[in-house]
Amino acid sequence: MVQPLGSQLAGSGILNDWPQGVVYLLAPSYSKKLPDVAIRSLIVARSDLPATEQLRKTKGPYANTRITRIVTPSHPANGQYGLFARQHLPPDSFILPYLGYVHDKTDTDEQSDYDLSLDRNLGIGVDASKMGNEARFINDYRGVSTGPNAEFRDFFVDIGNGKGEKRIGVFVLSVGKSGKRVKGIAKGEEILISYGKGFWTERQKTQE
Ligand SMILES: C[S@@+](CC[C@H](N)C(=O)[O-])C[C@H]1O[C@@H](n2cnc3c(N)ncnc32)[C@H](O)[C@@H]1O
Repeated sequence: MVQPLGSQLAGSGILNDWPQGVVYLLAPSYSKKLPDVAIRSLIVARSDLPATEQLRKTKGPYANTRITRIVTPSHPANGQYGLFARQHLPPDSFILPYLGYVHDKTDTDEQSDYDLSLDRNLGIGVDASKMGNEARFINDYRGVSTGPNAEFRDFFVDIGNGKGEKRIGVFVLSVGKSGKRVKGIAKGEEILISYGKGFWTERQKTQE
């Protein structure tokens, strides 16, 4: 039997600590329930995109990052995992895509802490709770640092045949007006984003 990619790579130095039972993805996994209108909004002809829109090629596993178990008692996610930079990541640079199960509102796991919105109008989300890539381990900056050093941005992947596929990407924050983020993310630093206040208020509600 062929082992899933996550198990093959776990312990290989590439994807150490990949959890058993979570499928490692190299491309998004589309729900069979996604209507055509949703697929058409995600997979588009190059000619229908603005000329300024860059089509990227991506290739996992992402050797620029490292999944690491957190063993710092003061870290609010101590005992869980986080994603760290394996090399210097310059401001504004693309780090990796956020991959997972692409679904709509009819097929949502309300309990998931790994579900990101890809298209609000069509209610499309990307849920990395059961399948995903390294990006599912990115923690929120709250309680860890004074602010995030990365953010989610939509981008398009070149899938051939003159087509682009809309995905969520993780990018290093830009330098900013004050220039304070000029260094980007240093080698060994934890990659941190803002989940938004909504994530934590929702979480509080479900815990009450
Ligand atoms: C998308 S996962 C991040 C990866 C997670 N640490 C893991 O090992 O799978 C989101 C979960 O990580 C934890 N988490 C992330 N950022 C946190 C923070 N700043 N404070 C407390 N918990 C955090 C929470 O349990 C949250 O539900």
